[in-house]
Amino acid sequence: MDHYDLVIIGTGSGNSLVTPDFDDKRVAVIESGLFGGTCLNVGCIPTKMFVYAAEVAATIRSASTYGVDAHVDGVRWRDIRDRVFGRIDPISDGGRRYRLESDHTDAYLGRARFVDAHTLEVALNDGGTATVSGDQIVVATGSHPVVPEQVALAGVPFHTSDTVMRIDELPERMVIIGGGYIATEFAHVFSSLGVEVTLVVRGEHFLRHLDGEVSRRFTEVATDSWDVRLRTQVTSLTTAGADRVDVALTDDSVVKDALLLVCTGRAASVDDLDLPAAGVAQHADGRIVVDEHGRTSVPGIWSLGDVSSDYQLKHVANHEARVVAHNLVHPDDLRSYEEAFVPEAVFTHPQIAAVGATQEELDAAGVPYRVKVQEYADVAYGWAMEDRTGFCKVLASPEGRLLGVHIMGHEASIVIQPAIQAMNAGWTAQETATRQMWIHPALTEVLENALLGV
Ligand SMILES: Cc1cc2nc3c(=O)[nH]c(=O)nc-3n(C[C@H](O)[C@H](O)[C@H](O)COP(=O)(O)OP(=O)(O)OC[C@H]3O[C@@H](n4cnc5c(N)ncnc54)[C@H](O)[C@@H]3O)c2cc1C
Ligand SMILES: NC(=O)c1ccc[n+]([C@@H]2O[C@H](COP(=O)([O-])OP(=O)(O)OC[C@H]3O[C@@H](n4cnc5c(N)ncnc54)[C@H](O)[C@@H]3O)[C@@H](O)[C@H]2O)c1
Repeated sequence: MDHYDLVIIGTGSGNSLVTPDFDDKRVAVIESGLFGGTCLNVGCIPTKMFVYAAEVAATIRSASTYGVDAHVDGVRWRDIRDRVFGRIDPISDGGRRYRLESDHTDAYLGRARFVDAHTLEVALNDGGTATVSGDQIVVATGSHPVVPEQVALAGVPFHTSDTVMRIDELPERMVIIGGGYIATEFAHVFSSLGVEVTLVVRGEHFLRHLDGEVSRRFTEVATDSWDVRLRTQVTSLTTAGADRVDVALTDDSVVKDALLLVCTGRAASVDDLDLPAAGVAQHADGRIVVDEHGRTSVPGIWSLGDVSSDYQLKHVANHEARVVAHNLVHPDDLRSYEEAFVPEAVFTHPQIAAVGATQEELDAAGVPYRVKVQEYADVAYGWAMEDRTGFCKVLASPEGRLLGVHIMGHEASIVIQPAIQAMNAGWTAQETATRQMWIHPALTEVLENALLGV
């Protein structure tokens, strides 16, 4: 058995824990899947590379609005795919090689399982077994797609976000189950690239965790753009070809010969870890319980990212990794997860970004507020773009303290950033609007005007 100062399970955000503080210590990283984790290999990075290609196609399709005649001559899917993974795969390979060849770090390629609070058994991908122990262990095993039993047991071919980006040919039709982040991002990607997309959403609206006005107004746009079936579920699935399925729905329709993409949420990757063997406490949904410093219920075992966080977002996992990296070597000066204002963005069409409370959350908590909604169309750049759907909503306390900002529209993920900064700095809406100049006539004026309005 090899003993280490630090053992890290999972090379997503966990990989960044190997800071110079560990240069003279022994570190083991254990990884069962693609080196670099979800974000790099099957999450944020490839999806946004596909989103960018989709936006290029969508921009060309709408060009005539502005007097520029252009059309999409064709979509070379394999070239799009190979550009994405031709850039990503070498980074993942390089990361794995670096850890394998590094002097003070050992890499174990296999699946880790706790034997006790300091010992792990690794079922190596090459068939062997290794046992390692650590003074400190960090569990950063992330999350994985949840597939409803109805699909898993049907015996039909289906995809999740783990596989759909590597398909060989674009299908003519795609059925996407789910109405959350991944469903709406892939609907944008594949429809922009010419696939007929049907979205099967069991609820009334898309993205129901967002502010109600965003969720409602996005659902209206989505319903105009895609074949959207709200309040609908799958009744049966029948194999129609090598990678094709006939999907029967509760509205009595059947979508024939479609590629099936399941986007029904993600669950903490804990199943193989045998956390009870180490005594690590878990929430009812499987996530590992941690305190604000990233400590689990067992001294010496830490956790961060999707496997333990309240959020499944990379910028949160990165933040938590920075905190844990510090805490591992400064036991008398612990830092905390600071997650009061966690921003998020959905890279669908139109883009969506949010930070802070929704109007519904304020209502439910009985918190008094003022609200201002500013349309993109009513600021210069939105007007130039002939934007008809975008808006920015600011919620503030009666004294002007910023409580929540919600944006739907072009580059919402960028437009929102001054509000995130202001909320962290404790600036009021008035201070945020007037303490700085806002570039005219940039799109950020939509936020400036909403702040002045509120
Ligand atoms: C399609 C998609 C798009 C996304 N887009 C965005 C986005 O735009 N912005 C954003 O903020 N977030 C996005 N996310 C979420 C983001 O990817 C995750 O929040 C983030 O990657 C979580 O990082 P992590 O370090 O917690 O886990 P991961 O990166 O998942 O790393 C965990 C690693 O642990 C390994 N592992 C698991 N179990 C074991 C075991 N028993 N033994 C050994 N190794 C194990 C896994 O193979 C994996 O490599 C997206 C997610 C998906 C799926
Ligand atoms: N841009 C980003 O930051 C980004 C992008 C993609 C993913 N993510 C992260 O990944 C997480 C997972 O994404 P996701 O889209 O899979 O989850 P999600 O929670 O956003 O959406 C899941 C959807 O599936 C539906 N659903 C769940 N079970 C179902 C069932 N049995 N039948 C039919 N519908 C069902 C839900 O009602 C919901 O509409 C997100 O919560 C997010 O944190 C982030």
